[in-house]
Amino acid sequence: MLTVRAPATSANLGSGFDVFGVALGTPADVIRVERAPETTITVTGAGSEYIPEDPAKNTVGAVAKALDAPARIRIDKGVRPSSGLGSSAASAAGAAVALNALYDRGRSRRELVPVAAEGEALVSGEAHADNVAPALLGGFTIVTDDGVTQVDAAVPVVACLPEISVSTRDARGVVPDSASMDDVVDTVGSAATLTVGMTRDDPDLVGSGMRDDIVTPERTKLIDGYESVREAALEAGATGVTVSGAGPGILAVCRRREQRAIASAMVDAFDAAGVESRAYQTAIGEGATLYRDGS
Ligand SMILES: Nc1ncnc2c1ncn2[C@@H]1O[C@H](COP(=O)(O)OP(=O)(O)OP(=O)(O)O)[C@@H](O)[C@H]1O
Ligand SMILES: N[C@@H](CCO)C(=O)O
Repeated sequence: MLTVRAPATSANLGSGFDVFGVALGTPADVIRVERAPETTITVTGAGSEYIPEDPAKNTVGAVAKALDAPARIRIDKGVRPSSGLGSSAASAAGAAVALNALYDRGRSRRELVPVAAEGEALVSGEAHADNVAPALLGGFTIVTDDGVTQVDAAVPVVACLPEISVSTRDARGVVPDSASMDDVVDTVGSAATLTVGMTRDDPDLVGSGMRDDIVTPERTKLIDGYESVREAALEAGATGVTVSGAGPGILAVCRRREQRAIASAMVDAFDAAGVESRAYQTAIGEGATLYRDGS
């Protein structure tokens, strides 16, 4: 049996829609695999009641098929589905690493990115890789048609998850078809600033580079309490706040010393808006970790 811990991820970071992603220290899915004649899946943990065990409908089933690696797969969900923290991608990336090792397929982590993205295609209709890339490679990733660029980064963040669901499919439905040149210029400036910030582990540059006036404003309308939570986080010291992935999770970038205050401020602001929530005080971290038997 092989076990993989596959991290939550946060895609977009505002200015990098469908391009940027980061791996988070917590939460994470744990995937266990054993060789079997046919793929079977069991799911336990956070939100497991909403996740199909049919291999034709689960992201790990798509990965097993793509690697021609049938297995008994057990998923213990730490990343709640439809949260904006790359739940479907965590399982897909974890299964890709585990099954690649189980069947000695010899694929590199980079080569596993399109394999894990097959799982994303199953649930959202598109094989976007901005969650699976950081889940596999760790740190900060930039996904384009030409491939993936990765840098290690260790910036503190708070990821606040409200007890509401927004499916990626629905959140993609509100993405505008076009943007003004002014907004495009502003977003390019933000994205460039954020990228430099990641290479320097600089929360100020990363936070100020998260601004996006094209996609994010449409998505915040799907999240009850978003504006008050954002303001509360900024007042408590966050250097930048945006929607995590397709939402409803909200990501705040910060310095370590303000992290705890920001987490409480975000949970309190959601509470005042009548929404229960949970905040993870974590940091940009490592990609999926493989544990062999007994290790
Ligand atoms: N192994 C899996 N883990 C989680 N969700 C899964 C899995 N397999 C299938 N799904 C389905 O995928 C959907 C959740 O994926 P979705 O992309 O909407 O959320 P997310 O991965 O948390 O968000 P985001 O990509 O915005 O960070 C749910 O409908 C869920 O049933
Ligand atoms: N880039 C994707 C991430 C969600 O899976 C989106 O925002 O729709």
